Amino acid sequence: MRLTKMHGLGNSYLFLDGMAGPVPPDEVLPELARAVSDRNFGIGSDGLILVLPPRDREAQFRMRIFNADGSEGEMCGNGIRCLARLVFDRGYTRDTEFVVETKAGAIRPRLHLVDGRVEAVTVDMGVPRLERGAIPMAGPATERAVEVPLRVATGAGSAEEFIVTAVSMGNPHCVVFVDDVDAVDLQRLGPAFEHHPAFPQRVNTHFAQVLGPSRVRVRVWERGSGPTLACGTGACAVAVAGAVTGRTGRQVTVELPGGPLEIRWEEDGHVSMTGPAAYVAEITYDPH
Ligand SMILES: N[C@@H](CCC[C@H](N)C(=O)O)C(=O)O
Repeated sequence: MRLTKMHGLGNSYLFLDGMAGPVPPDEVLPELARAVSDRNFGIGSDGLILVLPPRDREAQFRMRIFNADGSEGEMCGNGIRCLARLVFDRGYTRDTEFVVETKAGAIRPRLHLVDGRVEAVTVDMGVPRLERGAIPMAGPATERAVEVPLRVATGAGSAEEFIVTAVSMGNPHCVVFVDDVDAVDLQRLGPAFEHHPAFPQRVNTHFAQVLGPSRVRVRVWERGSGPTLACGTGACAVAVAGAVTGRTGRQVTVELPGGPLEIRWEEDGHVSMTGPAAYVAEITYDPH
């Protein structure tokens, strides 16, 4: 099986090209994702992404993303930038703007070319929804405070209360603003948030330290993949949470461990994300 390893700011995925030929059946995909993502017994990645022909007539491509634990996510911001570069480089489109069908709806990447090479990708990530944990709020995100207290079991019978903002970018995110992001015990808190009963679909969690009205530092615990160097949908969720709580403006550089993403919450309610997409390797996966 041919796989392409790519990353967006160190958030790495193995891409299976379903434009070039058939892909394995649905029932084997979770196990395939777990196997290839394994950093010791597999290739090593944060998950597996399938590049597929669209089902929807409006779209040119379809993306499916599986986390490292085999669970399927609705969307992947870093992954879709990589997918956009890959389909262009393989000649599946000559357009620099196109529509990708995802489980979070139609997503629109736009390529930035320099001398014919994809240098960066801006993605219209759609309209966020503010939520209160398991209880979605009606209507699109609005400019009002949506911070809610959340009691989180932090081990050995103890619990701590955090003030959180839950944002859906098609996939679920929980944003926690902190004074010092380096002081956060991600290994302990990440799983406690991910499996909190307030989030029956589990959740991606982002600890965010505001450095200024247009700069935020973030550490990420991803649903199904654990700590990652960056999360594109998460960076959008952080920017939305920053803006609705009055901590930031609507244009924010989100500094992740793997590097920065530029996020803008447009006046029309859509969130745009700009960042890089890089190749790592072409791989023949042949376990035996
Ligand atoms: N890394 C991604 C998000 C991948 C899916 C996520 N773990 C989920 O289950 O929702 C990104 O860049 O957005």
